[in-house]
Amino acid sequence: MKKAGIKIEDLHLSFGPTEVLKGVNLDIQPGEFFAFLGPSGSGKSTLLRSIAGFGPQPRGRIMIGDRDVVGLDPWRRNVGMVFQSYALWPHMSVRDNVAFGLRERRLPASTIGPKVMEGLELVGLAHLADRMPNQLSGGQQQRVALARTVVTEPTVLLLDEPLSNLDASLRVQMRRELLRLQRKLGLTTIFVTHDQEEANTTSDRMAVLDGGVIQQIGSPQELYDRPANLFVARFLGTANILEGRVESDASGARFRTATGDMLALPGGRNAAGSNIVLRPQNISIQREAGANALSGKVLHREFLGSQIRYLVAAGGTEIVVDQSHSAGRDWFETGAEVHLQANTENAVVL
Ligand SMILES: Nc1ncnc2c1ncn2[C@@H]1O[C@H](COP(=O)(O)OP(=O)(O)OP(=O)(O)O)[C@@H](O)[C@H]1O
Repeated sequence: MKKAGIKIEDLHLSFGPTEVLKGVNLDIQPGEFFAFLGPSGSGKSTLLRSIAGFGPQPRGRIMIGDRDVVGLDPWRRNVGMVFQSYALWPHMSVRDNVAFGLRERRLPASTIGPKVMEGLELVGLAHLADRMPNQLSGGQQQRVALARTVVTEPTVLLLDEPLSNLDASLRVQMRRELLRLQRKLGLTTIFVTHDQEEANTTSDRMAVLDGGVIQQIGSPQELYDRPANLFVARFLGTANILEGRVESDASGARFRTATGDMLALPGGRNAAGSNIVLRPQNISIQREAGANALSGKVLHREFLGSQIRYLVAAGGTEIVVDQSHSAGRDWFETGAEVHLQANTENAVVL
């Protein structure tokens, strides 16, 4: 199958007077699994649909391979799109649903038959070719929708929240299948989701959107470990954000919190900013005071099985701390005076 990269340059799109995409730039590599992640209304679907050729015409460039597709009709772009609602034809069998796009392209019947079976085999549904859509589970319907799209041999695959109609355990199974299929076909894929776990577990890289603006692009780990701003820090995982200021001198750099606690910033001499981001796993909770620790009081405690999650009032805010659980380990009661030892090795100052 042909692979194409996607390059987007300074893309603006408005619905009437409302600008929804405000200068998007993006470079997606051929064969990459790329996610658009962001809250509801951030512009993810609008951006995806503009690549497919749906919706108002944007300003800017959308290159698929070496072709600028802005202004081209959707069917001339050679993209395959799978929607949240599977949009299968209810009166057609699975086989006919998958054949639909090929018949529209006027391929000979002798080519269509084998291609349809190949597509159904790819998604593990060859044995259900003669079923009607209403005789399939949600996951099976979504697989048919995928097969129907990939048999048309698109150069890019666009997925708009394709798993959100499925229940939680099926979603996990389907996202693995989706990734396996994508790797097998090597298809450049964009996956729109508002679920960070879905984006983290599937994508090579992702773009986090807010307010029609890309906030950051990178691998899931890069975005989690090195968020570029407070929005990304908060949106990916749990972030404890303390306010204060960086102080540095010959002996090194420290972060002084609003409540006067001091946290060492190893290698942070040039850090600038008035917030420090600490992930829950980089804080440990203890009874004794110590260096690099914040004093606080336990507000709340939740038993999560492998971990105990504490909410602690400290450093002028409420801090989430995860303590790994093992039988017989000491618990801190609500109301207990505690100290939070911060591992600031990987802390991010923003
Ligand atoms: N047809 C339309 N007419 C007017 N405004 C629209 C239209 N479609 C989308 N919008 C607006 O554009 C903005 C972005 O919408 P979009 O659907 O792209 O967001 P999203 O990030 O995909 O959200 P969700 O996760 O809820 O689908 C929203 O403010 C939305 O109200």
